[in-house]
Amino acid sequence: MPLMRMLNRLSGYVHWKQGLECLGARSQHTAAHSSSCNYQLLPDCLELKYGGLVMHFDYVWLRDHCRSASCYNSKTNQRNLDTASIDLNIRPSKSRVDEHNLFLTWPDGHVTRYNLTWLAQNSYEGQKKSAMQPRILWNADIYSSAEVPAASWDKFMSCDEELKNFLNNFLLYGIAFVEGVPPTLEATETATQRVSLIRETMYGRMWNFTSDFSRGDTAYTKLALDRHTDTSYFQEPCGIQVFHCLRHEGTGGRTLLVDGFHAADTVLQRTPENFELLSHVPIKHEYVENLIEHRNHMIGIGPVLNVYPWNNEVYMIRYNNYDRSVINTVPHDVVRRWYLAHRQLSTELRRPENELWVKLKPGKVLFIDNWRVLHGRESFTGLRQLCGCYLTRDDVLNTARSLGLRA
Ligand SMILES: C[N+](C)(C)CCCC[C@H](N)C(=O)O
Ligand SMILES: O=C(O)CCC(=O)C(=O)O
Ligand SMILES: [Fe+2]
Repeated sequence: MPLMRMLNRLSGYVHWKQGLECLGARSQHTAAHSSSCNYQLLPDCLELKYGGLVMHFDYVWLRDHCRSASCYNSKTNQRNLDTASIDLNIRPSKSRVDEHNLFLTWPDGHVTRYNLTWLAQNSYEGQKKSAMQPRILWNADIYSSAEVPAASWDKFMSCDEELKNFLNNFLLYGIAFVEGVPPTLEATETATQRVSLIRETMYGRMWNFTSDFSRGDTAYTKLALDRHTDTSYFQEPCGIQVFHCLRHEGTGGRTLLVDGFHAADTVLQRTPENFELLSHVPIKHEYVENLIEHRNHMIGIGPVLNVYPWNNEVYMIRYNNYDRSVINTVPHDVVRRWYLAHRQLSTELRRPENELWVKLKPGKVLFIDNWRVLHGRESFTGLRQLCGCYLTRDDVLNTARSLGLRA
């Protein structure tokens, strides 16, 4: 739920006025209130009650976040104030509120005005309650019944609204399709560049691969591939993967998609201690390629689940059992518990109801959030040619934000 809607809803239930009167009577500290808010200067922080939230702000934080013209350049959105020169024992000498703002006067006479809504949105307590990224966690049923429309190539290339809808779906579900794309590498590249910069890797910029074992990896065979995320062996795994099947004359070769965040959420709800292990135990992934043409050695270290510590929201899953390397970063008893946690997550990822199977066809380009949705493939026969690329996550999110989406 968006924060402001949540605040509005909560504020209906709380009788601040009552709370205020007791507060004023008992408090030793400076306390004050206006119709919609009240606050008090506690010894180590300012406590603010506003819009149904009780928030605490450190005094150095408050001084550091002054948005006055001398402290902050609103043309560049950059801080001017030298944070390291703030007295770490600073406290305001005067304070007051009006309907929308809190005003603090600092010992040197400088006045800071804080918009109350801004404070609520930027408080720790507010962040704790709101998701960084609104998402719809899915299994095969949920995704299919949502009937998420694919973008159509012409509109996608010419109309910002179509791009915005496409990105909105991508942000909500972690996958999105563009249909009617000419079945060429060039058109695929054009489509991806509408969204983001391409992230070049040791596989190249745009790749076009088949089962010729031209690289030392199972992807370049006809074998089935179990669900996984790619480039788990990078310190920062690639954010988005794009697939376009240009040709397949044969059988099998369907693509498997699984929402990793849905599986992680089930683990969190049922067995929080397993979620804790998966989000804290550092795991190594490694890519060692020893061909005459290609020699590569990549190592990426990080937990299976990367979470924001303030709200336990998962922002990246790194799951690739093929490329997972030796575990030597934790003692044996933790290893044992980690395997248990890994088993539970794998069980969730493998539930047939969580599997979305699609057959990629020429013309249909698939964008996968490689930090969230796992992919795999069925074994196949015949000639199968897949092209695509990786995208820079920052640039995808940047495009989404520039179109007014929350990302
Ligand atoms: C997509 N492309 C064929 C270029 C690369 C495949 C990389 C495969 C690797 N095992 C991984 O999961 O990262
Ligand atoms: O062949 C496929 O469908 C996908 C193979 C794969 O996992 C990859 O290229 O990353
Ligand atoms: Fe892959």
